[in-house]
Amino acid sequence: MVAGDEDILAVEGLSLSFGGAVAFAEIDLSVAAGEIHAIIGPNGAGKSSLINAITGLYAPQAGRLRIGDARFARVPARRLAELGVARTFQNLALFKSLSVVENVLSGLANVQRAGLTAQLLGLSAARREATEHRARAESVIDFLQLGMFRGRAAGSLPYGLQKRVELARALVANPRLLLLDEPMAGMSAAEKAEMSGFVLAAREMLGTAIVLIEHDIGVVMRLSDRITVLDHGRRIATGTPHEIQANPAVIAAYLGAEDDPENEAKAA
Ligand SMILES: Nc1ncnc2c1ncn2[C@@H]1O[C@H](COP(=O)(O)OP(=O)(O)OP(=O)(O)O)[C@@H](O)[C@H]1O
Repeated sequence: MVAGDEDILAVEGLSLSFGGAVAFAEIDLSVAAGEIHAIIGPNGAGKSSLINAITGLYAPQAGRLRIGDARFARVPARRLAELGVARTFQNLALFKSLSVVENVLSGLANVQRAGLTAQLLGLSAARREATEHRARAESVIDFLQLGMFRGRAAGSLPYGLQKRVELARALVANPRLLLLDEPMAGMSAAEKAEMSGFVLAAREMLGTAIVLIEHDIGVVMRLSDRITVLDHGRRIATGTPHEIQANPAVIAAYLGAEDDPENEAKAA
């Protein structure tokens, strides 16, 4: 697979092992600006590890990544905001006792210049920045229809809404690349439909490219422009939903996972 210059993300020959155990090996992946690109595969295929490597949490042993124009062997996690990258986590990672607004504002923590600005330019600049951030947080909260919960402690909200607060926190910095690790896990069909609508709206309105890990194949087929399939740490296919659905290697990988009742349910 050849990555184009217009791609926002290009992963080339990326490999990661933990001790002797391969998490993923020789992965090529490209994501175009504004594309929704799903990564699917049975449990343990290496999906989360790949996202963790793209966001600098894990250090791959081989291969390269490009985010925009910047090339890395290991992505510096503290530069993610500057690179225009945001993510959500497989397990909720909100500040449960903080309000929805405060959680969303925390998504701007790494783009905050107030500490330095306050020293260099005086407190009024810091105040202006805080006001601007507040306005951005409120606008994302409205966009994701969280307005009536803005003052509520995040931990007191139903699970589906907490996942939406996580999405709001990731979107507030207006990323050009957003990585979503199972944003709809544990949701009802109605909640998944609602969340799918918000993911599509984020792409339409903000032009954000999205890498989506999701086990619900129906959701993946509806949302994705392209899908990459991993199995046992290897990329076995990349293509449109239509191509992936008909790919014999993909069908075999999912049938091979049938012994695991969880995978069987997820692949259905
Ligand atoms: N921090 C870690 N330390 C050791 N092994 C790890 C670590 N993270 C992942 N692995 C291993 O790497 C492999 C890939 O795991 P990973 O979580 O990336 O798969 P996945 O496709 O996201 O699975 P799932 O769908 O269950 O979330 C597994 O064998 C897993 O045990």
